[in-house]
Amino acid sequence: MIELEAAGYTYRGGEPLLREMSLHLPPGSFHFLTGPSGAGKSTLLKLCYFELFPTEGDIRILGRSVRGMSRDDIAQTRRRIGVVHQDCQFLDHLPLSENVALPLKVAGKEPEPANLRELLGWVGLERRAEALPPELSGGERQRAALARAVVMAPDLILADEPTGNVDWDMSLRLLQLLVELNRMGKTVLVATHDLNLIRAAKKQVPARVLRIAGARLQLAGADL
Ligand SMILES: Nc1ncnc2c1ncn2[C@@H]1O[C@H](COP(=O)(O)OP(=O)(O)OP(=O)(O)O)[C@@H](O)[C@H]1O
Repeated sequence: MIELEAAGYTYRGGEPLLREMSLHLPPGSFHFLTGPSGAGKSTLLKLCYFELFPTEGDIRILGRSVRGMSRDDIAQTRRRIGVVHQDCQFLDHLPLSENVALPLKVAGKEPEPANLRELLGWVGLERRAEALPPELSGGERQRAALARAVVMAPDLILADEPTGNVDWDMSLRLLQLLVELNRMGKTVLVATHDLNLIRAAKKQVPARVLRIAGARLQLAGADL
């Protein structure tokens, strides 16, 4: 699903941030990505959804090398990836239901109202469909961001600190949704600082933990 082949990334004018990262995330797997603040977790996720391109090595996503892909290829592949952004990135003037349906509209598809209602029900937001993003709580925003990430039925879900601004009960609720998606066969990669979240997940799914340290990617030990 995601293969890194000695991939690296350096922001323009900076020191190398990510170096010689090799990794294979098989379809249907659940991985966490952890590491200190500023280690490059968000950057690595951005490489996995074509927001950025590796400055060294190669990345293959859904079987396609990011090198030499046309804009159309990127757009097609991107539709099979659901992203939960760290800051949710909603359009504040549109109600929640329209924000969640936005990826469909962008792809030229008309959202099916019953499907949209079912999706909002799945994240427990059926009664908030008409609310504007600034009216939502942190936990509601995170659940809405997850609903929007899966509205296109992606094969791969990338979540950047999806429990960043919520309490522990809400973190567990969000984790439950990610676990359900994984049990449906989706490949899941979650960047998080929260080691308790990782421990809670490991009781439910055979999640593996990747850690960025000193610009390199390591597989964390079973103790985590
Ligand atoms: N567009 C950019 N241009 C230059 N440097 C950047 C850019 N985006 C991020 N960086 C730098 O790259 C480093 C890694 O940032 P990144 O957001 O990937 O880390 P992170 O591990 O996700 O951090 P956090 O846990 O705090 O979210 C940081 O030093 C950051 O300042």
